[in-house]
Amino acid sequence: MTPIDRDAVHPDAVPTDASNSVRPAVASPAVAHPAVAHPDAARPGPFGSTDGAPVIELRDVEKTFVVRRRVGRFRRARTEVRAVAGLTFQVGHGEMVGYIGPNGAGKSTTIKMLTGILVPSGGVLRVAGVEPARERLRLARRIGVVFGQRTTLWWDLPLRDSFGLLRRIYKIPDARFRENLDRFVDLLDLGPLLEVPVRQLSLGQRMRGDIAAALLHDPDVLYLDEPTIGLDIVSKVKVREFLRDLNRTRGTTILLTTHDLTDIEQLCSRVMVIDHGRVMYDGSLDGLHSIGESERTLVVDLAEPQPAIEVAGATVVRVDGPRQWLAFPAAASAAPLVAAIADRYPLADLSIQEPAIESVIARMYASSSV
Ligand SMILES: Nc1ncnc2c1ncn2[C@@H]1O[C@H](COP(=O)(O)OP(=O)(O)OP(=O)(O)O)[C@@H](O)[C@H]1O
Repeated sequence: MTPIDRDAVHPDAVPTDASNSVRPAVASPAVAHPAVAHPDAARPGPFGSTDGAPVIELRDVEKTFVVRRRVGRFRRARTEVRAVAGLTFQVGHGEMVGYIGPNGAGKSTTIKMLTGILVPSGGVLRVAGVEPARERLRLARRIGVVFGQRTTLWWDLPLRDSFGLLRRIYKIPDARFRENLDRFVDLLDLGPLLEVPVRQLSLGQRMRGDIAAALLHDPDVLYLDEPTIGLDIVSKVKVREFLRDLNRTRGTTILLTTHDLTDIEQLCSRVMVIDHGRVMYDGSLDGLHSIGESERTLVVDLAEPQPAIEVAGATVVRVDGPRQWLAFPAAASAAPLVAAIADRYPLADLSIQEPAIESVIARMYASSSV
């Protein structure tokens, strides 16, 4: 998914209405920051709306881009791309929702509308009681955004200075800033990195810095765009643990776009599949797996080569020396399977491979029940 940044505006894009439908991002960092006082004192409630009201609300939201392409030497053809085609959904206070779909499905366009960078061509969209495109700066105080593939930190500054700049931009009260910083430094292991310029950080270190930066001003809603892409296992685990803790302790609402189904499995009780700019599925990950009858794979390393493992609920699909691959229904729990195998075979190691999101969605389409 393409991050929101200076390049967010497609070079071919022409606004579909005359009123500046593409709002350019402000200077670095890429996400708009408010130039007004930190709102803690003035906030009516955690989400500025009555209890039980959705934090994110879309009704029949559309986004159409007009693209002009060169045809031959002199002619230009005008085509319309309907990136989002009538999206309707709500996200409640404190939910963690996975927002997935194939390339070009409209995920990035949705997030850009939710941050106010793009103006919808039609429909109603509200985040934390605010209409994003109309009140982008007001909204910026209520949301945090993290992009896996692009940093919103200042490239040449040490992490500590980036955080300090954000404190000034958001006018975060000193005590709150220190409290948040201490907590994030501790939970995300940022201590040794604070004096290091962002450009010298590894991807995993930079991602942890970006997550802390997005949360210093206590946003109610966090958008995460591929937060674990390219990270090693240890960093992935740390990031997921942190997000779980954030959601549990602060009730932060999280909308997560990812191609890693393990992110969804470990973080989100709800998943939305979007394709052709529409919601194709909205429910649990297990429900999605069972519609498409998708499979996970248990990779078992035995202490020594053995004939194919025989166990109820799984089928060996490949054997290579002491390693065996067993397919089992993705909606089933792996625990009894692992226990049954461990009981009868000498195990050296095992891991679980999730199906690719694309294959889950393909199976969903193939199923006649959708
Ligand atoms: N600025 C733009 N101008 C013209 N077309 C655009 C623009 N931005 C996106 N599109 C088109 O809108 C459709 C949805 O794109 P979008 O980036 O929202 O998809 P996505 O689900 O985020 O995909 P990916 O995971 O590949 O980033 C695609 O057909 C894309 O080419």
